[in-house]
Amino acid sequence: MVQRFTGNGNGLGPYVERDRADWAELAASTPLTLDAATLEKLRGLRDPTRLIDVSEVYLPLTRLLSEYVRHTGNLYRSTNEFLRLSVDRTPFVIGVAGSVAVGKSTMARLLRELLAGWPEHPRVTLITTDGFLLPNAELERRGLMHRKGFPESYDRRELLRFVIDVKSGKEEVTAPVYSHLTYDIVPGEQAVVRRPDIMIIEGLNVLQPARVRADGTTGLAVSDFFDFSVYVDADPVDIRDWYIQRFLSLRDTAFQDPRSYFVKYGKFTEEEAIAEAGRIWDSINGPNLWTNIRPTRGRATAILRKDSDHRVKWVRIRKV
Ligand SMILES: Nc1ncnc2c1ncn2[C@@H]1O[C@H](COP(=O)(O)OP(=O)(O)O)[C@@H](O)[C@H]1O
Ligand SMILES: CC(C)(COP(=O)(O)O)[C@@H](O)C(=O)NCCC(=O)O
Repeated sequence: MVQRFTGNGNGLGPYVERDRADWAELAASTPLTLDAATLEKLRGLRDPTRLIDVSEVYLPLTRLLSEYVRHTGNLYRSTNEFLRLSVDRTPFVIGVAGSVAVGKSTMARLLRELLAGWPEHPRVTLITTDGFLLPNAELERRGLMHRKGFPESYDRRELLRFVIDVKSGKEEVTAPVYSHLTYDIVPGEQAVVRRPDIMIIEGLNVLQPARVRADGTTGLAVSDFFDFSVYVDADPVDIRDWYIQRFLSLRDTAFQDPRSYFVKYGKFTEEEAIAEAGRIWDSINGPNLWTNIRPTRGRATAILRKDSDHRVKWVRIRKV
């Protein structure tokens, strides 16, 4: 088995890296509970994830996660007992981070499905951070319409409050809802979270560290409440290409809907659409990846690195 350690050459770094074949072996005897029709429903637009990818990449990840869930649950239980708190369970929180168009949603939905299929049938909730984007009217007021997805375009205080409320066992916690179609927060709509066993929280910036306040102190960040985190990684050149290809598919589908914020792109020729998607990438999503998202990669418990064909080619786990 090829085992490469990263951080330094002597095997003592904080990470262990496994190439795909070695990673797959870790769950070689685990049966796959997901079928092709379910996978089809969970896959994002143009995401080519296949059942073999689920077996070889996701099953070992969920096996590792089951160790984390079991041991973390025991730790919370004994901590609560020691503190004489009457909390019956603390939700296990998983963060899923990575660039726009890297395939986070497919990964998060697959994780939700596989974890919910465990024999003990945990209740798994998936929340995306786009619900915590400031509404367009507020972004416009703050001059941030061209910074959508940057840390400052979110209501970070509300997102933090939400995660703390869920984690501390509040009976019912609500989150706002975002629509990709209208490109804005949906007025009056809410996602309701009721004491799940596991919550997956997916978004560009979930691994951001806490901000330093004017007085030099730091507050808390949502990632302080993660029990496990995954960073979906790929070459930025490939991600840009995936973004453009997805934009072309959206031109033929979602952008044809008269309610779409991007309805004007529905009439673009292929050449115009490629140029426009490239422009959006180069002015918003690319700079956000370099400045804010990619620098958080090393904070993840697991990094899943995709090749240009979307297949995960190696996995890096923080072992200490
Ligand atoms: N303009 C859009 N209209 C409709 N759906 C979109 C649009 N942009 C992105 N999506 C969908 O929203 C989801 C999240 O996309 P994104 O934030 O780029 O993350 P990722 O590709 O990593 O899952 C994807 O399933 C994508 O297909
Ligand atoms: C909605 C998003 C900011 C992603 O939000 P997330 O759920 O990751 O917090 C992103 O998909 C987006 O729409 N970015 C704006 C630039 C663009 O239209 O591509």
